Formats: sequence, C-alpha cells, structure tokens
Amino acid sequence: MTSIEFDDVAHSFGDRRVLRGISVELTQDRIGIVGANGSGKSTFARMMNGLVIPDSGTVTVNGLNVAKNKRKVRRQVGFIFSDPDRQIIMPTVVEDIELSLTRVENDKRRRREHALATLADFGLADHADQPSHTLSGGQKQLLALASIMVLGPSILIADEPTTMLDLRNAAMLREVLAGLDEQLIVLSHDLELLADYQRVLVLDDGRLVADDEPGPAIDFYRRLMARG
Ligand SMILES: Nc1ncnc2c1ncn2[C@@H]1O[C@H](COP(=O)(O)OP(=O)(O)OP(=O)(O)O)[C@@H](O)[C@H]1O
Repeated sequence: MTSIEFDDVAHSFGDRRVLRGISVELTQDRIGIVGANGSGKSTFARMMNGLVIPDSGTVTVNGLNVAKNKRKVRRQVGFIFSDPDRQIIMPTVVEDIELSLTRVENDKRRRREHALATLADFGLADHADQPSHTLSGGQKQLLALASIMVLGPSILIADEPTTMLDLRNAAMLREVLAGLDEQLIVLSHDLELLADYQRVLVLDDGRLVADDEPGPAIDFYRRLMARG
C-alpha cells in the first residue's frame, strides 16, 4: 500500500499564507482534491513529490521524508500538469519516451523496444515517429502520461489533467486514468472525473475544510462556492 502523510504542514510565498496546519494521511487508490482557484491545491500536490518543500511540518511518502529524499521520492511519485507542452521535450514521440528511459535503461535497442511497447499501451503506436508538437492536445497528454508511467511510479499526481482537453479527449483521458493500477491523486475542477473516487478533499484558503466520500465532499464544495 502507498501512503502520503502530511503532518501539520504550513507554507507561505512571501507574506501570502498558502497552506495552514494541514495534517492528513492519503492511502486510498483514488483521491480527488477540489477547491477554488488559489485555494492552495497545486502547492499541496507539489509537496507530494518535493516540487515545493513546506516552511513547517513534514510530508512523508511511503515512509520517506520528502524534504530529505527528493530524488527517491520523485522515482515513486509521478506528476502530470494540465499543459502537456510543459512535459514534452523531444522532437518525436518515441524519443520523448526514450528520454525518460535513459534514467533506467542503458541499452539503446532495448530502450527503443520498451518505448514502442509503452506507446502501444497508451494508444500511440501509430504516432511513434510523428513530431511531438503536431500531436493533438489529448495525444500530447497521453504522451506526457506515458513518459511518466514508463518509469513505474507507485503514485501518480495529476494537476487538472483534463482542463485543456475537449469533451472527447477528456473522456478518453478519464478512461486511461481509471485503468491505471497506481495510486492516483487528481486535482480537478472536473467534478464528474472524481464522482467514483474513494475520497475527495476540499481546500479553502489553504485549509482542509472537508474530507469525505465524493457525494458529501462535492456537495460541501458546491455550497462553499455558492456562498462566494
Ligand atoms: N511560486 C509561487 N510564488 C508566489 N506565489 C505563489 C507561487 N505558487 C503559488 N502561489 C500563490 O499561492 C496561492 C495558491 O496557489 P495554488 O496554485 O496552490 O492554488 P490552486 O488551488 O492550485 O489554484 P488553481 O485552481 O487556480 O490552480 C495563490 O495565491 C498563488 O498565486
């Protein structure tokens, strides 16, 4: 079982308090995080793989203190952003997966075979030699996801993964995410995406204000937003 634990975590950017006194343990396979723009969701999520180190309190991933084990934690926690262009680096699709694999596979031929097999798993087999920038938005998001999953993380954090996708691509990505075996933590304004998750957290002004099954947590969030 994977586990992410926050113990009394607080953080500020300059004098703006962004997270306050967060203590929570995340062990379920499917967890959603919702909250208004600026409520602190991305900062909270980025702490799970050491992209942000908290001013106070500790974050522990699978027993490792993130602040002290950033590299080890990054191998276990993959992260995808809403804009896949931030993650796609190489000129062609297959090369992008190969680049990820250079960290774990020295042999060039085996790297190519592994990359091609991964592209097939993510429905991109026919696009291997295509220039990455010519992929559609949905295909780019799949490529970004494939480049991360090829390294075998046990946890995937997705920060608004469907925001930039049209309805069809969003549905396709939802399906791909649903099929993953790994622990999945998704930040989203797409409440439909989280409806069958095991647990949804609601952040408001840097505080964890609800933590429940999706039905009651999303109702709470809607009421919070209606209050303005
Ligand atoms: N690197 C940074 N430097 C300064 N301020 C930051 C930084 N990152 C985030 N902030 C500020 O921290 C607050 C929380 O931002 P965060 O991105 O965590 O919120 P969010 O809930 O993910 O928002 P959204 O739904 O709009 O993505 C915002 O006021 C934001 O401007």
